[in-house]
Amino acid sequence: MRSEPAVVVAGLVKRYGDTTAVDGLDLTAARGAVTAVLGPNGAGKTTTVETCEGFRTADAGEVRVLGLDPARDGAALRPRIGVMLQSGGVYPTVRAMEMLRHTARLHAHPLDPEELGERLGLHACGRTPYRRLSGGQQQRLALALAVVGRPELVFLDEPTAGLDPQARHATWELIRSLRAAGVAVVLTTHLMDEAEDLADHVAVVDGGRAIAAGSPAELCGGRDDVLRFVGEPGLDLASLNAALPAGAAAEESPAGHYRVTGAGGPALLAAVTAWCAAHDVLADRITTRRHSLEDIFLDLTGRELRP
Ligand SMILES: Nc1ncnc2c1ncn2[C@@H]1O[C@H](COP(=O)(O)OP(=O)(O)OP(=O)(O)O)[C@@H](O)[C@H]1O
Repeated sequence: MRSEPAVVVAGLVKRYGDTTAVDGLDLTAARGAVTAVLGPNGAGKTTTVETCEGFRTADAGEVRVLGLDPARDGAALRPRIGVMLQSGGVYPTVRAMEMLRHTARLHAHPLDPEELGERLGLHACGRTPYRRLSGGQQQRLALALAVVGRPELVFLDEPTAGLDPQARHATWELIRSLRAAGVAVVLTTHLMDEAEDLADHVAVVDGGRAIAAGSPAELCGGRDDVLRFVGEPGLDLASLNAALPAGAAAEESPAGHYRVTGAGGPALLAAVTAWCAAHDVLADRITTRRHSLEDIFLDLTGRELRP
């Protein structure tokens, strides 16, 4: 049915020996939308995506991709989905554009490989064998290979990791144009600004479960304002806190970077700048904004490094 979501994952469990990589995860990705799956290292994102792609089988739970079961209906599904892997999948000696043209020919209604190669800057290295391409060039080729067959759904695992700013922008533009053409895009990323700018829907995964989901605005909304500034490390926070409106609080993390949260908007800003003036503190780079997706992510998943 065209109206059902592109991906529905319900109660997915996947174990590797004693490790439970995915532990009852739920995820929905709509058609014609970009869904970003976020989570700390080892959260279970890649395992979940690989199960949706049909590369892994679930130990429990249900996975439906374009209405099909990827473990059972792989042959029917493969021509309809595009997969960008973090590495590999290309013969080391094949030339970049040859591989793209060849892959295009395997599909019934491919995108024009020349235009796509142009768009992702692959022509300049088009005659270079895969193994001699730089990491970023291999990444761009992997993206081109994932989308050249005009899939209905594309899975992109950290599509912009390690790309230079130009290639990152080209990738974002391509993802936006895929969405405009009605393609469902499911991507994993560690770049919170990428998810905030690009995604219609965000799922935050931690410990093998989805711990939050919604649009970036839904996830970031309904929270207090955040004011940030940079100053000398070790300012007297007790004194600053005493000067703030009721309910507001200041913290320093990392050293010299101050974050003041609380309702109050202009009154909060006035209180902070008045305190700075009274204490001869030159606050640098003052910004006021609502919580960013990164704030929400760190609130949800904690600030400690993952093993
Ligand atoms: N093939 C495997 N064999 C054994 N354990 C694995 C395997 N693949 C993943 N794991 C483990 O499963 C857990 C989830 O890994 P996964 O790669 O799905 O996380 P991730 O969220 O994609 O992480 P990252 O952000 O680092 O890519 C981790 O504890 C990882 O060590």
